[in-house]
Amino acid sequence: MTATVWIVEDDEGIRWVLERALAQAKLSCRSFSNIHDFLADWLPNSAPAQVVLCDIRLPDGDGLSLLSQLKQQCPELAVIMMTAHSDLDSAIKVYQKGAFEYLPKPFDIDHAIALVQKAIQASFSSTQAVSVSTTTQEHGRTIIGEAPAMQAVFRAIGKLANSSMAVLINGQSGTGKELVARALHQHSPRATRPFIALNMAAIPKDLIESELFGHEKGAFTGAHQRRQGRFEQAQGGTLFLDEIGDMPLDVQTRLLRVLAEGQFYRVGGQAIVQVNVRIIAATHQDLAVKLSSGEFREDLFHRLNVIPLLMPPLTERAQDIPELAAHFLNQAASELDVATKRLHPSTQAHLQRLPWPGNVRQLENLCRWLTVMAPAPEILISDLPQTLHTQPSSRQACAWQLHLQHWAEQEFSQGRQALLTEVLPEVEQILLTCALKHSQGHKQAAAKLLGWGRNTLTRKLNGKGDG
Ligand SMILES: Nc1ncnc2c1ncn2[C@@H]1O[C@H](COP(=O)(O)OP(=O)(O)OP(=O)(O)O)[C@@H](O)[C@H]1O
Repeated sequence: MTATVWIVEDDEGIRWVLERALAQAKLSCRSFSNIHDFLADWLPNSAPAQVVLCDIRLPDGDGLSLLSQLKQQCPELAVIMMTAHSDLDSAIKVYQKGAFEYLPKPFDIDHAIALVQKAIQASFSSTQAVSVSTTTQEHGRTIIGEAPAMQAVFRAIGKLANSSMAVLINGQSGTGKELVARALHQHSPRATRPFIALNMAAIPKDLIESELFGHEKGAFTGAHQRRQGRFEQAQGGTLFLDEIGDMPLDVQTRLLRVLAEGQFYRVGGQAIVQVNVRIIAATHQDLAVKLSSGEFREDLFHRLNVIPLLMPPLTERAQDIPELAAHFLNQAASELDVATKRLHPSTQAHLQRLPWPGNVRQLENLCRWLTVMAPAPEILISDLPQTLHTQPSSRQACAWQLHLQHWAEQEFSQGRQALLTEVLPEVEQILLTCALKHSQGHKQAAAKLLGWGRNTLTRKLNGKGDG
């Protein structure tokens, strides 16, 4: 059983890297730089490959249209879409058009090959789900996230589109849990039905039950009339239960029963209310701890945790900070009807190194504040609130690390390999030259500046490396 992989990618470097890695993995492959050449060879043959790796932006057309065409002709074909500009919409479209997977660039080549192998298996056994949908849905609010950790979230939303499975979102406060819950709803078959959000931590414990299930007139003191609960309001749609870890045990028991039976009584009520509601729950707590201490029911946990989603803290996606900030500055400016301000590059770099305990919400609030308070269209570090002026750690905000990071990302996206092998000796050489200059050629002093022994320095000077 030999598998063939075809590649459509206009970037020669990426083609080259993929070809070599596929050959190493003993897979035969052919590659094309545009749709025209690909189709010229594809069409006369019947399904000449099991897997196609396809770029989204190609010089002579759109990879997504090619994806639709291929899936129509050959539903069991596994197509992996690659893209450098990965937003939630493209992730959703890619899956809706029936792609096997979505591979954001720059990608890890081993990961890409592992994915191809998975695709081959799926293609041979033809077990993959083929869902070709042409419906376009409301997109709602933008979710920004180029960082790999966010791409994983987009992939999950894309895969879950068209499903109504329960999802449990874990993440610190302000990481975007509710935003993601809304996106899951908007991309589900329930999109035209209500999305109702309820935060357990925000309601007094003794009112949670009636808030969820409603109550009849006179059910308790103060219940002057019948009231619909959130479950009924969410009928046919999605109920987002935020801070689920704060739900009291007796309500958990009741919730579990409602989820199992699809029906309940209002507080103080006699009539059965039938409901069909998808639950998306969220928490910033580690529910495993609550399970072992008996504060959270294990059976409910498993019922809610069908699909777990983890929202990364903002510090784990610092590369997204400039785009997020630009988005929030834009939003604040249009809300206030003033001109949009922008961050000076040094301010961007500074923000990328702050700790952000309040995550994206804290950044959003900062951008509102800056829109009002910063004196000029370009925001400098000195314009930030005093508490954000200094770095929390002893490490300084070093532009060179960010430059290095961007440079490495670029090199990788162009298919460069074994980067460290080349870069480390260069770094040593640069520092060595600086140290010698600073010590006016005094080797002992230069070695001290670098934290090396004198012998090491001499060896390096003689170009002998570590050997
Ligand atoms: N990736 C993102 N792109 C754009 N806006 C975002 C993103 N993540 C979060 N936001 C915005 O940040 C704010 C906080 O997000 P959200 O309320 O979804 O966080 P949360 O995790 O539910 O917070 P909490 O746990 O405190 O309720 C919202 O205004 C949301 O629109």
